[in-house]
Amino acid sequence: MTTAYSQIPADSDLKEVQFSKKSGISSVLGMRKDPFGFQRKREEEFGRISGMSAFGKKWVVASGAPAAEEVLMNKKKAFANGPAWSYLIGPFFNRGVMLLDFDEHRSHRLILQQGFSTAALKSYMDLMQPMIAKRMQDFPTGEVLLFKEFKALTLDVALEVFLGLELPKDEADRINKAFLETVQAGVAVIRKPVPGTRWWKGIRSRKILEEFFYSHIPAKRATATDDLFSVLCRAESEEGQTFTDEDVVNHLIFVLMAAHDTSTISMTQMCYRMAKSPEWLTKAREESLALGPELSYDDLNKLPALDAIFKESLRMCTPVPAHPRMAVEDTEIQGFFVPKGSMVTLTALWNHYDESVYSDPWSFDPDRFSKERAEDKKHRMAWSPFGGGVHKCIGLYFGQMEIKTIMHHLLRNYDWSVPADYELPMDYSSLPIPKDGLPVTLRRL
Ligand code: HEM
Repeated sequence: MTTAYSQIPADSDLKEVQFSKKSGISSVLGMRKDPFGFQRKREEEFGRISGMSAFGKKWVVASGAPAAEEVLMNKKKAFANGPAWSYLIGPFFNRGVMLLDFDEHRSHRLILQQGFSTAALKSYMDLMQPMIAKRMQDFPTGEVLLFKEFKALTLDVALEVFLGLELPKDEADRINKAFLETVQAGVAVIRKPVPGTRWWKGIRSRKILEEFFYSHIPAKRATATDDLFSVLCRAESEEGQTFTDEDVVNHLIFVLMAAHDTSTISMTQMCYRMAKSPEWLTKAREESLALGPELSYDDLNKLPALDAIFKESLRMCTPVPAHPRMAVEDTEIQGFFVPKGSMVTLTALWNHYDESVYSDPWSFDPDRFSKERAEDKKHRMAWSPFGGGVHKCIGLYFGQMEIKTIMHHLLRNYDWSVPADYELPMDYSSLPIPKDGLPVTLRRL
């Protein structure tokens, strides 16, 4: 059952978006259960640009690489991040760079960029390499929930590389807890601060994080160190702009969140795919063994099999499955009229299964990224796990550096497997995570 999403202006030759009359709850439950089947059915019924209710709002759902390009490149400046992302995660990640728009976003991003320059990345690599090497030596063996282990490891890396603080255990636990509660709040079902709920805990924890970061700012401003916290206290754009204390705190909290689950999900997917296709695990291990234990920044591009596994794993399960925006003026997507005020979302997860782009998209085939086949180059947005346009992930090189360093140590020192008939059960209620934590049998080599 459909209805028109909105009235088209009389003088317009744009097409009308068809809007599904399904209730928001039934759409959200359908998406969570099977996002692929849900979107396929919608496209068969309404086409690639369609309307639906979800999370208490009406949304224009735009699927396919051309629509993604139009919205993300945003040539007419018709789409804004802030009002859309704030609706979902605003109270917890207030004034993070992804929630800013246009000139304000540009000026903040230029300063933030100083924390992600090649020189900065190299110094993070120096901080992270020995720490990861040591932690991987003590990695548990036997029946291991990989997702859980990766989460703990990446959180420790974040504390060291982003914050550069040596905290007593109690304090580290308190901050870890506050951070996890802040992250979890974004996907709360009850979206009001009812005591005891995720939303309420998220707001309480955001306050704890703010107080914690503010208390360390004077010391961070006084002495330069290599961590992101210190870099942001000193960062200056070419135009001479710097961050206030408030900016530093807002950006740090956002970056911690943006880096954490995305990297953990990527590594979990890579390990799962390698366990299911052990020939790729062997190829990646041979590369890592050839390089020696310590991975340098320049070694990162000497791991072609691992790189292809990374790309294919992120194609098959992209950690950020949708990109929400709001239309800030009457506009269009692929010739469909989209009125001012519309919430819009791109179907990033589904776009990576487009049969007109990828051959046999449901099979794990890292060779599709080879120079000869280059399926991902068929369209600018054919492979877009990091988004595109001005909000493209600022941490994409940092993320790959951390993920490849951890994988390098895992491959050199351990083997892992899953039963032949095992299929990873996924929870798609927010970012896609494994319902069972990915249990593997891990043994030391
Ligand atoms: C494999 C890991 C990662 C994936 C798949 C990923 C994905 C994304 C995506 C899709 C966006 C854009 C969202 C949108 O336009 O609506 C984004 C933005 C962002 N990411 Fe990542 N990310 C990853 C790792 C990281 C890491 C490690 C960091 C920081 C160290 C980071 C920091 C950010 C920031 C700050 C933004 C906002 C940029 C802006 O709005 O200008 N990400 N990420």
